[in-house]
Amino acid sequence: MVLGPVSRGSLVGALTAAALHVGFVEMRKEAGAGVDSERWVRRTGGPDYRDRQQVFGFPRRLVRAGDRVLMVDDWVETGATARVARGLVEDCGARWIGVACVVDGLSESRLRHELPVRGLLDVRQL
Ligand SMILES: O=P(O)(O)OC[C@H]1O[C@H](OP(=O)(O)OP(=O)(O)O)[C@H](O)[C@@H]1O
Ligand SMILES: Nc1ncnc2[nH]cnc12
Repeated sequence: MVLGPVSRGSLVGALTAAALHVGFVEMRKEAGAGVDSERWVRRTGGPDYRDRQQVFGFPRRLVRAGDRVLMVDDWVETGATARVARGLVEDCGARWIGVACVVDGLSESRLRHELPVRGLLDVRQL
């Protein structure tokens, strides 16, 4: 399945999931107490490229043990969003594949291998 962080990741992630005929889960920000009774998995990420430490999460039932999860986003910079996504996926007992993004703007190149990240464009090409 594809996991897309709000808000631009929701757009490119949903399109990617539709093209691959796989499921899509949106990873929300400020994932505090919801209005419904659903159980959520939550983690605090960051600091990200704007020095924010935000709470991310999604409803627990959407990602099951054994699912293979690819994060799709428009841009990766510090990797903070990707790291928190990986933690949430692992909290669910699912398998983290990595990140597919449009722009690879990683500030630390070792993360390209560690996360791992595959980008369509390198930020230096823009
Ligand atoms: O690698 P990082 O430092 O974590 O940065 C990458 C994240 O930041 C941007 O989202 P942003 O938080 O700006 O949200 P938006 O899509 O709602 O504008 C981008 O779309 C990624 O999700
Ligand atoms: N979407 C984006 N645009 C510009 N810089 C960014 N850094 C991280 N995400 C970005």
